[in-house]
Amino acid sequence: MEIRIVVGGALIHQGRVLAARRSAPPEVAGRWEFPGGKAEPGESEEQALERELLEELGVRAKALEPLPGSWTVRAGLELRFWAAELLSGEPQPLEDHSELRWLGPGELGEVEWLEHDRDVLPHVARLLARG
Ligand SMILES: Nc1nc2c([nH]c(=O)n2[C@H]2C[C@H](O)[C@@H](COP(=O)(O)OP(=O)(O)OP(=O)(O)O)O2)c(=O)[nH]1
Repeated sequence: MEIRIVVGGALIHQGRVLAARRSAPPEVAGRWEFPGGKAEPGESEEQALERELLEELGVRAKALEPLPGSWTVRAGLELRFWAAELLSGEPQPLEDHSELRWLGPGELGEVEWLEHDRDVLPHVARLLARG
C-alpha cells in the first residue's frame, strides 16, 4: 500500500507555539493539533507543511527541522511533525479550524490535544526552552 505522509507544524513565534482547534471531521472536532495536512505526490514534507500553513492559516512559514517520531494515524497514513517559524502574516482559522491559540512553555498542557500530538509535546517544550 502507498504510504501518505501527514505533516503537523509546531509553528513557533516569539517564544510561543500555535495550537489549532479542529472543526472537522466529527471524530476529531474540538480537539487541538499542530496545523498541517497531507503531502501531495512529489511534494517534500517541508513543501507540504509550508503550503498547508498558507492554505489553512494564511501565513508564510518556513519548515526548520523534523521532530523525532512518526505515528500511524490509520493504515497508509503516517504522521510526522516539524518545527516551523513564522515568516509573515497573522494566523487566521481560514479552513479546518474553529480557534487558534499561541501557547507559551508553561501552557502546553492547557488544551485537549489529539492523542499523537500529546506525544510530541516534550520535543516542542524543548524547542520553546531553547528560544
Ligand atoms: N494536520 C494534522 N493532522 C493530524 C494531527 N494529529 C493527528 O492525529 N492528525 C490526523 C487527523 C487526520 O486524520 C489526519 C490529517 O488529515 P488533515 O485533514 O489534516 O489533512 P488534509 O488537510 O490534507 O486533509 P484532506 O482534506 O486531504 O482530507 O491526521 C496534527 O497535529 N495535524
